[in-house]
Amino acid sequence: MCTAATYQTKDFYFGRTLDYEFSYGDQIAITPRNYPFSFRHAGEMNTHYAIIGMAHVAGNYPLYYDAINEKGVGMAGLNFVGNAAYADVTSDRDNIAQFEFIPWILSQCATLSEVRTLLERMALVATPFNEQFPLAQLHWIISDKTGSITVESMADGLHIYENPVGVLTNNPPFPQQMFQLNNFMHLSPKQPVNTFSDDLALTAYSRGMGALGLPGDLSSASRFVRVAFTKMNAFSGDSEKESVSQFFHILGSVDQQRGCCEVADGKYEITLYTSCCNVTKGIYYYTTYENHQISAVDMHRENLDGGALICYPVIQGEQINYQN
Ligand SMILES: C[C@H](CCC(=O)NCCS(=O)(=O)O)[C@H]1CC[C@H]2[C@@H]3CC[C@@H]4C[C@H](O)CC[C@]4(C)[C@H]3C[C@H](O)[C@]12C
Repeated sequence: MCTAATYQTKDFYFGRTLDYEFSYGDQIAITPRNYPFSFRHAGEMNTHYAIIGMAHVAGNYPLYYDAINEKGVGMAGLNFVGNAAYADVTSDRDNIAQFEFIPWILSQCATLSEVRTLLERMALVATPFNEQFPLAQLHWIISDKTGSITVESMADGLHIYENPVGVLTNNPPFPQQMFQLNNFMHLSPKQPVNTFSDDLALTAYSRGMGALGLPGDLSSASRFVRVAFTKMNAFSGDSEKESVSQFFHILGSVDQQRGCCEVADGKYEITLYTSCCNVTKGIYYYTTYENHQISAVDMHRENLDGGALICYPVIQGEQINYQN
């Protein structure tokens, strides 16, 4: 499972949790402006916007899971197993292989409105990266400070949905996730009052009862509601530290602890990493399951006019601050 969310304070933030039972081997990868992209069906692109994100780098190619560009657009791929279906190559579209989708959008779109325009003539096609990587079944959230959209390529075509809540998890398809929120419209961060019956002396005997009924389990549908409630009600100061801290707390609401989600005998899905990008400033913050200290890579500390990928390893292992 995975969860993605956006958050706006003074700056715009975008990030995700990546939940799985093993890691593909990830790095924080910066693609500078002159790294040549060679799209399988859409030609060469020798210069473009710079990108930073989490990727598996294979044969010098950044297979991004989530990333942002220098202009303020963020994008993440999340599992959409059983529902994702990719198209065949046709001559009347920009045919973009599923693994090229993040580079295709982030390399040339400065705003969400440019993304919408580009998507009008795009098809996501089933060309695999190589035999080693079977096609991942994904759907995507794409955001800038003005809003978010969800992109789902299914057997009946490419769906582009407005995403007014700015979160995404996994199955079911996005319209069902949004519809389900109707069932929780009575939840509130405020204390409830007794509307059950005037004849009963019911009281709010504990704090936090306004959200009683918010689902607590790890299913994708439950995480969608939980992170939506948390994000929509989240409140923080707008400094960088307060915003980043609050963002990790929002995604902390859907954190997966080892042992609670068994996917095979003795195999557990966990939150491998959590990311928080300051999209405005081009900074990629992250924590991992084994490292709660926030680490960061700032794209603007690199020469973004280069032509070679710049990669940083994911720092693992708890960093404990002993006080004596
Ligand atoms: C496993 C992850 C999703 C985690 C998730 O959502 N778990 C929920 C389970 S559940 O749905 O709730 O049951 C996804 C998210 C992004 C993916 C990579 C995208 C680039 C590339 C695309 C190629 O085609 C295949 C290899 C490739 C490296 C991909 C590997 C893997 O697929 C990644 C890491």
